[in-house]
Amino acid sequence: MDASHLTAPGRSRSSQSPSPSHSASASATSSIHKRKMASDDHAPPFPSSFSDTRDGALTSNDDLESISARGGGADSDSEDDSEEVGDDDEEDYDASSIRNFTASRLETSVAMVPSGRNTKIKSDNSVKIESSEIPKEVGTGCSGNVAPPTATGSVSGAVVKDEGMKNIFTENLQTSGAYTAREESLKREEESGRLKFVCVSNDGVDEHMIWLVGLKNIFARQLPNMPKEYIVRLVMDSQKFGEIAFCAITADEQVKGYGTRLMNHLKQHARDVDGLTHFLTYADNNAVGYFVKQGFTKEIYLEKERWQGYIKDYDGGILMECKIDPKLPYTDLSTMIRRQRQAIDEKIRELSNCHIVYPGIDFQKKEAGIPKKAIKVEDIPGLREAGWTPDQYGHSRFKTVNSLSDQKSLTAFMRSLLKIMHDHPDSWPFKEPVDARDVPDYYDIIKDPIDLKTMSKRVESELYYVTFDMFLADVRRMFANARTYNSPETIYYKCSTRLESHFSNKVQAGLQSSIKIQ
Ligand SMILES: CC(=O)SCCNC(=O)CCNC(=O)[C@H](O)C(C)(C)COP(=O)(O)OP(=O)(O)OC[C@H]1O[C@@H](n2cnc3c(N)ncnc32)[C@H](O)[C@@H]1OP(=O)(O)O
Repeated sequence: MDASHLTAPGRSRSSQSPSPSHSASASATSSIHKRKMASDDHAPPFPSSFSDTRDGALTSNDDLESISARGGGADSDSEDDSEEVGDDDEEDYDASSIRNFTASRLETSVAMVPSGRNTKIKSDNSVKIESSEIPKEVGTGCSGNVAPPTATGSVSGAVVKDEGMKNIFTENLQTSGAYTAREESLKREEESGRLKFVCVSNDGVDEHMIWLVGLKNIFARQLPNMPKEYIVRLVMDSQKFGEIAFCAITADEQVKGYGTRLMNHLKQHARDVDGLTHFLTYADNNAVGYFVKQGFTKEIYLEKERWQGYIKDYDGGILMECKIDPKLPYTDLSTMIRRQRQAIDEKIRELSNCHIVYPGIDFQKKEAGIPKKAIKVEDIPGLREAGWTPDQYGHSRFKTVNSLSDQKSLTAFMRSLLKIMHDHPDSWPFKEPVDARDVPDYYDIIKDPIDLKTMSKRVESELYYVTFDMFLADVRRMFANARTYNSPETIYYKCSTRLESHFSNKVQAGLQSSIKIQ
């Protein structure tokens, strides 16, 4: 059995009573069936006269059922009437069983099954139990995965086995309350070695298998509404995956990282203590994002045979999977990440100076966005240090293919293009900036206005358009603005389309003939 297999029907899919909510503000829990716990003094955890000489582990349901059937009437119906403890005790048992369960899940994550007093187990490539004296053992269970302590000798429906114990017990009853008396006598049983709590998993050890079969019998008897196959699957589980049935952080502490921390602890524990390799969860639709950030995917890579039937379908969520990394230090990921960043940073520093931050440049502008003072590219702090060389000056694709490589030619080319536009009959809407008094909402809609006059100022300053691309960007924006503000049927829209087409032709021609415009 894989005890930290955090499974069992959860939320609305439970076929039994709903699981209890945890009082801890941050809790990732297995879903726990809240069940009535009854001591069953007629159902030993494993058959009293069971003898099985077959090799290997008992894992199939058939095997288990046949063992049950041969189990000396351990689960026989005729004994039903006397098996329940009184109602008064049930709630107390119930609550404690849940606490036991939770503690087991979170701390030990292994099942507890009884050690058989007076039961000798021989294991010589076969499984055999010889029971010289059949104890009336009390099978108690609270979950398909982890069983709380099972006692030998019983209180409140359990049977006192030997005289010594009887005396201790009755003595205590007189001097202490029933609860204390019970606890004390059981504690003494433990101390004397007659009562033992052990954690067992389906690890292939014959003895453990026998105990698990007994445990399964108790669950099947005491939880009649649970499908037997389901109990067998969970008790005998060795599927090495865990189902996260519930995961929640108290409302005012959410999105502060607790959910991630909780998940990391869970992963580490599941891997290192329980040997799990995967988690599955039916994530609520609104929590899918969280699970994605924890490494869960909607694609299920785990082989179907390993999980199908081991978790119950749940309509209100999406099945997600997380592969638990075999090496990651989940509870100390931050240190690992910090070290990795440091290593990468050091490597980058070896290769480049990009970590050096230079002071910015004073770039004040006057009218039309023209800079007050021309700044030489080579004077920009850090540029040369970053590997720039003067022959890389200007990145305009036009500069490299024609004679626009010096500012004078560039200015001449731009000036001639402006004149071409200015002289065109469709240029009238673009000659001056739009007057807000004529078009009150224009500047609400057009956030980056431009016009031929402003462009002319920029060209003549010889400080603004240091590349032809910058000039082109202004022209394109001028036409785009006209088509943004005006609808297609307007004269402004049509003017912009016609003038832009004329401009494009002239640019192409000008570039091809190397500034021989008109
Ligand atoms: C199987 C199930 O139980 S499904 C149901 C899951 N539980 C719930 O929906 C109950 C309500 N929600 C919660 O209890 C919590 O918000 C949890 C458990 C979902 C997450 O715990 P938190 O402590 O809030 O998560 P944490 O702060 O570690 O967040 C980790 C990341 O996930 C994100 N995240 C957290 N909750 C959600 C969400 N519901 N949807 C999308 N992203 C989320 C965070 O923004 C954060 O992103 P970041 O790393 O980019 O900053």
